[in-house]
Amino acid sequence: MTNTIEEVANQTFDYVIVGGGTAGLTLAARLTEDPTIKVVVIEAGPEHLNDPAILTPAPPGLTMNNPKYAWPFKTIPQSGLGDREMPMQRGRMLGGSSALNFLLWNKPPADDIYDWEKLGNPGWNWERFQKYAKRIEGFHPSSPKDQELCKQTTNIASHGLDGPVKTMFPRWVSHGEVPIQDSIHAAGIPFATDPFGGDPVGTYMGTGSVDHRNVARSYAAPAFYVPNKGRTNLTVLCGAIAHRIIFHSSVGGGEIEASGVEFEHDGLKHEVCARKEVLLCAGALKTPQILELSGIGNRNVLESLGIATKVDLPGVGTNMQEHLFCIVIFELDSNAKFETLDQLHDKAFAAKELQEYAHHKGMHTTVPTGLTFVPPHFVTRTPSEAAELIDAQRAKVEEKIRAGNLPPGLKEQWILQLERFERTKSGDCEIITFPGFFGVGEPGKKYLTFAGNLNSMLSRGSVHITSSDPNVEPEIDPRYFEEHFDLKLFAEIIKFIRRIPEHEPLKSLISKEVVPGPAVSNDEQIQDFVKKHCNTSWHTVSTAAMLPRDRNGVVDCNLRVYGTKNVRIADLSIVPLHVAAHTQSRVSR
Ligand SMILES: Cc1cc2nc3c(=O)[nH]c(=O)nc-3n(C[C@H](O)[C@H](O)[C@H](O)COP(=O)(O)OP(=O)(O)OC[C@H]3O[C@@H](n4cnc5c(N)ncnc54)[C@H](O)[C@@H]3O)c2cc1C
Repeated sequence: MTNTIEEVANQTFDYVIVGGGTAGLTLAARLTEDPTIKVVVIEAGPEHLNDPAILTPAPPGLTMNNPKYAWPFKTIPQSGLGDREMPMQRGRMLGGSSALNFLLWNKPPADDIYDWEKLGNPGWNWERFQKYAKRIEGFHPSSPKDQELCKQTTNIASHGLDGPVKTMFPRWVSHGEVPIQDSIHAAGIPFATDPFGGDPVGTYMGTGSVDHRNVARSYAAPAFYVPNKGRTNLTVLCGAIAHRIIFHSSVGGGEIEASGVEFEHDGLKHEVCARKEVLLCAGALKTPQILELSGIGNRNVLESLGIATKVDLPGVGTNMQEHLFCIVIFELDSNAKFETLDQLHDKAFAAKELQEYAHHKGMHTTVPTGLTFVPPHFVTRTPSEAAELIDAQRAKVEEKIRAGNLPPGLKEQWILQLERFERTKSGDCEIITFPGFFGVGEPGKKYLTFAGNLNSMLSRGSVHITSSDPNVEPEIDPRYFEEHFDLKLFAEIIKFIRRIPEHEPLKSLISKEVVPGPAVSNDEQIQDFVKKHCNTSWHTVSTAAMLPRDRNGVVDCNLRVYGTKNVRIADLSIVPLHVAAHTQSRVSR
């Protein structure tokens, strides 16, 4: 049981953490290792501990459209998507998005993390990232038989073995995954050698955040809260929505000092006091809202809403970066005898599988496992096509730099991104395989889904408040495909995926492509398909970026919000430049 309002309202703690999600609970566990430090976490959502809907790994995504578990955010209409609004669910419970994500656990290329250091953040390099990522991971290798059968090989030295977030290769793997990987290899992609050691380039079998002891989701609540809830210096309040940071009057040097947080609980307003610091961990879509409601942000945004500016920080809510995915689905031929998740649509089969799960076996234990990360020259028909695409974009970027109207900080990021596209060890183009129809296919048929992912987009979006009322959600505007290069590269990933079944062993196992299907053939049609059907990967970052202040930075390299003495941010808002990996393992410091 978490704590009561009486234990929090008007009480004083050393650190007040806003948001009991992936980052917030990690931080709370770390800070309270010192028994002299008193920490409170205020989380908007409920506890939901021991809930089978959260704990059962597969099929993924069942809780994300349910307001009992998720913030039902959506973007404003996106002109780059034909005015489509993109749903942007996020976890709203103890554990945050780690409680409803797709459980995929992987790591970025080392060079992507070195880019953070190059952007002006000394010490934010791969070695440090890997040290902390290993510290939180408790990897359990599979048996030698499974390693051989399912190609579940990995460099054990690149994993953490004793950390609280348990990871493992999926216990149930469709026998379709190995032929898929072999065909991807036959299409010219190498096998990745050390994907958890900073070199994910190639194709490999990935791991999930699943606890091998009960084959249940391992996420921030059981990993960081449950084992530490007996600590008398840790207080956690659920159902508490932070409105704004409260500040003392100015101190020397013009920096403002936080004294606590105003929040709402059961419809009533309260305050909690911070002796040392306020730590924002509300996620990349909500942290900017709390800053702006507190008077920290772009003066024009704040003053138009009648909010007095305490720190004029134009970077707040800008530089938003995303990952997108778009799916291609193939129908399997009747000679493909392996099982797929499509069979779970059959009620009798699903009931049998639930019984299997009670014994920690079967389809419900699985997570997406087939992963491929490559730079653009692997997905275009020839390397020179990629080079032409990148050169043309470089010329556009140079022209924009000359014109001198880019937002501060973007030039340096784009230059690094263009270098990334040409690196041999980058993972800007990703393919995830899913043994079944992602959605619902025709009854009795079996499918394979390939999700193409774009991991390094040049377009930048924003998230800003439009009201001084904390209960009005901020306006989310990712500005997808504002940079047309993103769409063109995405279309190349889709074209590559469509060519995979030209290669054995898949060639003999697939009967036809059903999504997008033969009517979508030329480049224009493929781009149009992507615009209509792409989806967020829910990996938003960088809305309060760790960058120099004159480059639209919001926090310094100690994560302290500029202009404040004692407000820090520790969620994914601070990522200065997106990386080619799913985001949960990055919330590790
Ligand atoms: C549907 C989905 C699928 C995903 N799949 C994967 C995957 O397979 N692999 C992977 O690596 N990553 C995945 N991700 C991404 C990953 O889970 C997130 O990037 C990561 O968990 C974010 O951590 P965070 O701490 O920044 O935010 P969160 O974990 O979202 O935590 C933010 C917390 O703050 C709380 N909060 C917000 N506002 C307030 C407020 N005003 N007052 C109090 N509390 C507040 C929220 O309720 C939440 O608990 C997925 C995400 C989603 C949504």
